Amino acid sequence: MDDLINYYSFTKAEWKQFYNDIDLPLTQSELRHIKAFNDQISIQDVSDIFKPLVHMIRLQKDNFDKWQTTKARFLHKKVRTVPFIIGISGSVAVGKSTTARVLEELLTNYFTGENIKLITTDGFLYSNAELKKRGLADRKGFPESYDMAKLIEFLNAVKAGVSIVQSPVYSHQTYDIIPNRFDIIDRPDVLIVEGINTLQLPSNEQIYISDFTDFSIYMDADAQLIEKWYLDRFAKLMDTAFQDPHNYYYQYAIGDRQAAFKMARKVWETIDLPNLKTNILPTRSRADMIMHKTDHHIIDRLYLRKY
Ligand SMILES: Nc1ncnc2c1ncn2[C@@H]1O[C@H](COP(=O)(O)OP(=O)(O)OP(=O)(O)O)[C@@H](O)[C@H]1O
Ligand SMILES: CC(C)(CO)[C@@H](O)C(=O)NCCC(=O)O
Repeated sequence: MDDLINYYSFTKAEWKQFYNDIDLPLTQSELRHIKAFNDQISIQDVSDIFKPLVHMIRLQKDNFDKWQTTKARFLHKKVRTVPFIIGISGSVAVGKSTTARVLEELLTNYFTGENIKLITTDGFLYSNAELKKRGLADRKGFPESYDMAKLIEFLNAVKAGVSIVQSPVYSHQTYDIIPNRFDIIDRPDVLIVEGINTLQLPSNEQIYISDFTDFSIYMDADAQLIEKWYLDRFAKLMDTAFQDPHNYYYQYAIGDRQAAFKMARKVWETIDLPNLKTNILPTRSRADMIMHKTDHHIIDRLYLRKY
């Protein structure tokens, strides 16, 4: 990693120095919200990593807004707010959605009066029926399992300032797209887009997802550690969400525990790990920032693109 010539590399101790002059306290309500969706998360990490990050994104967004205004005036176009889009990428189970929610929470609090929205690209997966038809039932998460054209159309509409844009919804409960259910995105100031494919290049498109993102983060960790997190999460879900008779994994939750874990390990080894190696990890060097995590999800190193 250190051989990437176009990145600055920082330890956490170095990174947190960049914003230690002005205090940005975490409010009690922020702490409560963060702990409510993940009680394992290190609040020290949130403070050390995310305070400088939020400040840096503020500076970048201010520049972005100024340039959008200057460009509109130059082109004799109406000045309008153009949404700033943040992409978060990385392996299945590396912690993208947790990071995205922390960022959403902090931006909502510190970008006063601005509308911050979060979506996941899971909603742009083809339905299970369609995946089956295409022979992709065991390739969920691979580039070809997403309707990339639809995702790009969505991002283009959001950027263009369309007032009501629909983002389809995926359910981990049913393990499928929920028919006719959408999140409504209505001209946000910041849109966070979280998903394994946010840095990927669709093979049959002229345009890339990254053409629409203004800042991108890749969550990085050793594959063996991610497998552990995948299985830890599976264990937790076996005792909670999977206990619901409507859950896709209900039969496993009430059946033999060893058989369930054997199945989960197989899914990791035959789907998510190959996808990480072939399609996700190769996109790491396109990110503006790489966050490297170690044991217990602690972020130990950050890489920031120089140019
Ligand atoms: N900072 C953190 N501290 C403690 N646990 C974490 C942290 N980040 C993620 N986790 C845990 O790791 C597991 C994976 O995290 P998460 O669900 O956010 O990953 P993801 O990359 O969004 O996964 P997927 O692609 O499957 O949606 C979860 O059990 C989550 O609770
Ligand atoms: C929906 C995705 C692709 C990404 O979040 C992932 O969670 C997934 O379902 N992967 C397929 C294999 C598995 O069940 O882990």
